[in-house]
Amino acid sequence: MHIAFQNIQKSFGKNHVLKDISFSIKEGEICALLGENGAGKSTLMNILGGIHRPDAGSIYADGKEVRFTAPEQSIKLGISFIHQELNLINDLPIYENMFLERDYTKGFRRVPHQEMIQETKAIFERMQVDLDPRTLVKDLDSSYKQIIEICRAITMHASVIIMDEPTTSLTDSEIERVFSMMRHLRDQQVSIIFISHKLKEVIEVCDTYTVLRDGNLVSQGQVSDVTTKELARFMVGYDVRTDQLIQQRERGKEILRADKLTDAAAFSNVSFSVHQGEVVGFTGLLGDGRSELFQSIFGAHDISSGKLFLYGKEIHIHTTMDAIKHGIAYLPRNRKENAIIKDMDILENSAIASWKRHAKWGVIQHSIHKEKLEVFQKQLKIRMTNASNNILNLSGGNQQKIVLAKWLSTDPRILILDNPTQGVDVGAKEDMYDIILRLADKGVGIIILSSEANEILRLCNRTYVMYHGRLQGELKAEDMNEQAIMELATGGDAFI
Ligand SMILES: Nc1ncnc2c1ncn2[C@@H]1O[C@H](COP(=O)(O)OP(=O)(O)OP(=O)(O)O)[C@@H](O)[C@H]1O
Repeated sequence: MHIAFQNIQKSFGKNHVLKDISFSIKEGEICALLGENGAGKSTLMNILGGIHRPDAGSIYADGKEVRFTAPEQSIKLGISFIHQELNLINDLPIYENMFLERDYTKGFRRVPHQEMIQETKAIFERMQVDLDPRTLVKDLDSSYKQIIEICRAITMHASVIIMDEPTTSLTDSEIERVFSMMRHLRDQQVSIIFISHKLKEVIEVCDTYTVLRDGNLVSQGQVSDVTTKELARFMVGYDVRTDQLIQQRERGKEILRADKLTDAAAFSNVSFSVHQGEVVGFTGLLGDGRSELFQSIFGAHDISSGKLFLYGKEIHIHTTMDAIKHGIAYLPRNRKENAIIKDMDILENSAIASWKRHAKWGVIQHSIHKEKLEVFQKQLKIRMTNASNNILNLSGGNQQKIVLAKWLSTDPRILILDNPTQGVDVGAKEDMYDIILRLADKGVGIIILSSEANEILRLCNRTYVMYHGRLQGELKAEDMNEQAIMELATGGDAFI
């Protein structure tokens, strides 16, 4: 389907988000929609998806003007939206989630479970997804959830698919699988709008690009004519650095040491240490157990055996509050489910982890938290109008920055960052890296969990590579490269 936007405008209160946007996507084209956090990409796509209505301007589908007043109308026309924040029902099995937006009842309202299971199996086979359709969604890792959303869009035979950062929590092999699906869909004349901050991926899979900045369309063209560096400049308006950031510091005292940590299901026999001023990576492929390991260290789950030491003294963490008291902060990987509190405003979300710390006579000191948020807003360039607005009014990348602010305001001794730059634009990523390095300078021990090799290679003094819940190897900065990491991550000869 050929989609054209003409002179689209949209404001939220005084926030003029889309100023006058006109561009089109051809049938069978993969178009990258790019821009800084808060540039208006999701808002524009929410208009196409029937979630928001434009204040002015029109949308044309195959030359005919369409005006959506509800998402169902957009879906009915063949537009499928895979949101940044996944929309699956955790308590339903995969196969029922696959049919959520369709009327799957048959005569006498019979629900054809077996047929749904078979259809789900068939699409999984095509996509090489190794999952039982009867598995409950709540038992899946977030990257599998993302894959299910993509499979769902495919089963709906959409002619336009909007993918809002579909690869944020996927590993390289899964990303490749998604890309080959996208190419396959393109061959079948499906149009795809691909929103991403990962510019290498844009170059790899997209045909055209459109860049928004401050609500205006600032650049568009063929991807084959540009480099990632140029795209980054179009997005933020200046050249974004790409150099190595590793800083050699004197290794301080050991802060955290894990000795043979084991949890029957997710990880076993994991021993490691982190010293003051170190930036230590943990990487691997899906199912490597790194998130589960650090969730357990942070007190979200019990550890069945092994010991944990803080400054040489054994500690016992049973709850996340215990972990916070010990100066451990953990930014989790799945923002929507584990990091933001949707019923709270921006200020509350940024402060909740340090409420207790600053409370006087048990009363929350909002003024202190407000001041802190103002500092972080400047440092992290958080785009927001009012701290008392609901967190969901922020763009995805800006929500992520609030989550980081929340943990920074606890003044941690150990800062664990799980996929910290998910949804964060190229410029803001560098701001985050600067903050991480400054904290390391001050003696904080930083642990970065990431499947982005480039993030590990640019930032970490050393990295541990995990494979099926075990530490497969440790690489020092001078030995780190993508190949060495990949070898260990796929089960290559262990050394630790
Ligand atoms: N429902 C809403 N109510 C009020 N403001 C909103 C709402 N949705 C978005 N905004 C504002 O609109 C602006 C654009 O947000 P949008 O989500 O479109 O950005 P984006 O380009 O998708 O960013 P990101 O890369 O971070 O996802 C932001 O300033 C955001 O705060």
